[in-house]
Amino acid sequence: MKKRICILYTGGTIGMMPGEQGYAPKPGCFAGGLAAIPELTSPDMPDWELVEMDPLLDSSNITVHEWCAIGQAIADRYHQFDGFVVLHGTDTMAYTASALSFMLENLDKPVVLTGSQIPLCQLRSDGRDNLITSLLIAAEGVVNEVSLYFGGQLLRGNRAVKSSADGLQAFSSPNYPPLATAGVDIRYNKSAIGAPRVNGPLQLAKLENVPIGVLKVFPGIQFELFDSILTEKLQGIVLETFGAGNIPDYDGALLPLIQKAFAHGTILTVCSQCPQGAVHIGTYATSSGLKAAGAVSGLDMTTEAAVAKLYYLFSKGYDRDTIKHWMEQDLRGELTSAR
Ligand SMILES: NC(=O)C[C@H](N)C(=O)O
Repeated sequence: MKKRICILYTGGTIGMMPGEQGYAPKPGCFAGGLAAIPELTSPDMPDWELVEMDPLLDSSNITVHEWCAIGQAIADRYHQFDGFVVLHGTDTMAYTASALSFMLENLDKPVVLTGSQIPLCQLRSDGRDNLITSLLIAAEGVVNEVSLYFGGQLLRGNRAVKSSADGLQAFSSPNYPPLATAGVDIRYNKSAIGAPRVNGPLQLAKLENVPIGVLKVFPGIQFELFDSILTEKLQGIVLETFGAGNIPDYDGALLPLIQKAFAHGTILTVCSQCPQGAVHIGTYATSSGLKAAGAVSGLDMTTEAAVAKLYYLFSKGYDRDTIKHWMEQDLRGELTSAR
């Protein structure tokens, strides 16, 4: 029996058309774009059905609300299809992939996110291969988790980062090997593909728009300027630090801020500005203040995964100690556990 795959089109360059203000998605036009790709009706392709989200968005405009809508669209159709291909803009695709990996609890079918750098309506579009190969991967059913296919590589969704603004291999996964590579054949990397973490039927954990922030430190940062954002309202913050978790501590300016955050109960998650490697808080004196303030180590998580995980854990309604505990644990293959 042929596999059935649901294509969820959320917007993004893949289906965009040129307009007066630049490229933008046009409602109702994407089905016509797909009809112009003869390979999609080849007998070797799975059966597929297109679902167009409303509104269609440039992914820069995707919010927690759209993550919930995409998750709901998958949950509503979960039993009718063997897998899902989510067509999405590249700019925030890694965030959405991370969010879906947490939201879709007990997932045991493929959910592949893809898109393109050049619209399908253009001659040199990379969207054709990205779509066709994603459909084949979703139908093969080898990778039953949230993944991201782009430019010949299948990556774990919550390990992916957009690393090129204009290259056709726009994504990388600096801390985890590709789950598959698509050259002449699609080769799966069995040792990198996780065993499904299934403990019952699929559950959709909807996310709330929890007030969180991301702060990147830089040489000369004047921490007092950030004092006003560290209010009781801010529930969590991802701190993008230097190297293995280091922050400038000149003038003792940061410590009072961290202590203030700590007193407010804000969860400080320490990630690294280095794409590769992990955070080890306390290795250097410059990270000792973070340790003393009870910061959580993001280990080798991407900022995208850390942001999505904070939304997820807060939305589950856990208390702060539980959230801190789970931030450092591997829930969906998003981090390498500390040894
Ligand atoms: N290549 C793309 O899809 C970029 C576009 N701005 C988006 O993220 O929706």
